[in-house]
Amino acid sequence: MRIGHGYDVHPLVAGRDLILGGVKIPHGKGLHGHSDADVLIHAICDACLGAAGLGDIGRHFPDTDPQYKNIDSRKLLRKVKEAIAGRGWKIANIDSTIVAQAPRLATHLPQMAQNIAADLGISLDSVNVKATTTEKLGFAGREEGIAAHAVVLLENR
Ligand SMILES: Nc1ccn([C@@H]2O[C@H](COP(=O)(O)O)[C@@H](O)[C@H]2O)c(=O)n1
Ligand SMILES: C[C@@]1(CO)OP(=O)(O)OP(=O)(O)OC[C@H]1O
Repeated sequence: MRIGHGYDVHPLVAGRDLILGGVKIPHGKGLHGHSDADVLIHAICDACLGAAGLGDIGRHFPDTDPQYKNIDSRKLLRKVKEAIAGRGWKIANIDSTIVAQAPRLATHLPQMAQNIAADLGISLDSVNVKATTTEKLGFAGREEGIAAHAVVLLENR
């Protein structure tokens, strides 16, 4: 068994869609990034790569590479799944937290978990997605950006 941790942050800006866990969420602003900036998926990718000892998302998908411009991060997650499977690992479970003052995310969390479970080929009850505000403190509290944390446990295939 191996454990991994992932953390990511993207700034909130006007003129971008807000995509979290592969769900497009109505909001006045979206996350800025080279890809679709899906901060939750990025944190999960990093947790998986970390657990497998495979570095991080930027090493596998450089933000200088035009092929990843505005890419759907779910495609990156599916590539990460193949990379860890190639090392003989499968995912036992994932826990994750999105840190966002706004918008309210509770009604979208089940669909995010479904997307992630589908991309990783694991059961829905192996994926947990939570959300928290920071009670208006810090960059997330000022709605300047959104962060996500993830931990993943890998087991032998
Ligand atoms: N953007 C968010 C943040 C949180 N929630 C839900 O609110 C509940 C409590 O949040 P705290 O900030 O007090 O920890 C919790 O159930 C979160 O899922 C949300 O829907 N959207
Ligand atoms: C995903 C990648 C690649 O498009 O770009 P960003 O969307 O900027 O995201 P980041 O969290 O900085 O992770 C690594 C990148 O290389």
